[in-house]
Amino acid sequence: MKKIVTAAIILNESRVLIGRRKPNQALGAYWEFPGGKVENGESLVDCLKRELQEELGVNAKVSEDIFMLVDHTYDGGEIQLIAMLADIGDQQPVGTVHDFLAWAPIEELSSYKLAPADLPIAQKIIQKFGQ
Ligand SMILES: Nc1nc2c([nH]c(=O)n2[C@H]2C[C@H](O)[C@@H](COP(=O)(O)OP(=O)(O)OP(=O)(O)O)O2)c(=O)[nH]1
Repeated sequence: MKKIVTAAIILNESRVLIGRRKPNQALGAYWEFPGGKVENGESLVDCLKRELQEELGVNAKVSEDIFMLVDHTYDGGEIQLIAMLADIGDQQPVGTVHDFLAWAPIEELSSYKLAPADLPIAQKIIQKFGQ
């Protein structure tokens, strides 16, 4: 069954927050946007707020609007990745699941090894928020 996955676009001036998946995981050492799988009965916004609390220790405001929806098939199965803007104000994220967090300059987003499903999202971020 297709997994529904939420992903947060957290901007700070001209940077965007990304996390590196641990090398021993599926898609190991790929960078991604913080987020994760929707649980039974959960709304997209509630899912992303929960994931950001769990993964970064922040209380985020998540936009109701979908920034971009990407259907992608990996060897392990199909996902529908749903990216939404999120605002964490001046809270400092502290990573609990990624081995690194980075505030990537938007212009340099393409130089990170991003999870394949994230590539169209990164392109849209660069178009919309890049210089
Ligand atoms: N959180 C997040 N996941 C992403 C992104 N891009 C992308 O392909 N994914 C994939 C990786 C995982 O297969 C899935 C998210 O699952 P998860 O983060 O909740 O948990 P997981 O790695 O344990 O997933 P899994 O092994 O059960 O598939 O979506 C992204 O930008 N953010």
